Amino acid sequence: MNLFCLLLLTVNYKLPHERPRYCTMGLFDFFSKEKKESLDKGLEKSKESIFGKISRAIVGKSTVDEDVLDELEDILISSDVGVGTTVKIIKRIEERVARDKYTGTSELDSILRDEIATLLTENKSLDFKDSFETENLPKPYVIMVVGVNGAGKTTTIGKLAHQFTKRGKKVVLGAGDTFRAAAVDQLKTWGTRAGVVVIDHGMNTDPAAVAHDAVKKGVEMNADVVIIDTAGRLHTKVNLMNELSKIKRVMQKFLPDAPHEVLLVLDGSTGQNAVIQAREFTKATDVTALAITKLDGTAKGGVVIGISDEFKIPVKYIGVGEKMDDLQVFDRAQFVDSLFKK
Ligand SMILES: Nc1nc2c(ncn2[C@@H]2O[C@H](COP(=O)(O)OP(=O)(O)OP(=O)(O)O)[C@@H](O)[C@H]2O)c(=O)[nH]1
Repeated sequence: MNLFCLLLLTVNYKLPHERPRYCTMGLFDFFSKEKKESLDKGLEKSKESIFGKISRAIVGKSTVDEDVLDELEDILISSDVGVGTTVKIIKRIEERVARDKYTGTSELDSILRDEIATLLTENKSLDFKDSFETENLPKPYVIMVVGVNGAGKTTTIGKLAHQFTKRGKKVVLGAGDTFRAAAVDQLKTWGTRAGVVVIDHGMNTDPAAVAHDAVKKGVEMNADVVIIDTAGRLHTKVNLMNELSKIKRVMQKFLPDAPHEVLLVLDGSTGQNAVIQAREFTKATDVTALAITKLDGTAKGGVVIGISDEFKIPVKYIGVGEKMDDLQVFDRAQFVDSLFKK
């Protein structure tokens, strides 16, 4: 970032929240550098685990042969990439190696990175605009957040509220997880931190009524975004389906096209368990976007690759820490780069 941009950043307190009119490039370079550093740091454990296993697998081998590919297959599966996606990746590498029989093992890292990046970026149905920009979205844009208890739903909602308000957007939160003790209070704490309105009816009340009132408040306040928390009970698929459809039905009485987004929050540190939950929730409701949390502090970051490949639903956000700013808009190419670049 040049000195002129730095000066502007210092003198205009609004700049961190608003897109500056001048030297946009410099300022955004600065933000994306920070984002990349936090992503690199968040994925450290996953990366160490994958590269540690790859280095051990190629000891004493100079070319990528069938044995190396078999080992690589095991490594990717044990790194939570998932069987189906691993098979696709290995097939791609096999084809590449077949073209050049003497591919050196030292090139394996970069081949792996290229092939995974190509696999993920080829699927254009996973593309989406910067999810914190609301200009072209319905107003208020209603996000219903679903996921099992402890996946990081409430924290993700708090982080989202913070990211939106940082960009000058008006946000309303609905404390619809009326089942778990402390969930309402936790959401209120996040709401206060982010400086947004929180609609709550207390514990053991009807979540659909909370959703209705939050949407109503959002319309009255001319809010940009309304985010509704829900209880994460996966007791039976039918109950979950009924509960979520009721919440939708009731908010639609006030805003017929709500919710505009159903965001499923998955705990990335649970690896394949997150994949199972994604399958269950996508059967129970129309999930339109995914947020994968707790990728810091786990070696299971590979799960994001499998999920991005298996579900034709975009991973929109990833959680790489507990702080307000540790929720990132998911960038597939950048993610693969952070995970597989030595
Ligand atoms: N390290 C780390 N911790 C996270 C992240 N996201 C959430 N957490 C932590 O995960 C724990 C559970 O998060 P909650 O937001 O309470 O989970 P929840 O899904 O709302 O849980 P319920 O309210 O029970 O449904 C909290 O201690 C959070 O601080 C993340 O990206 N990284």
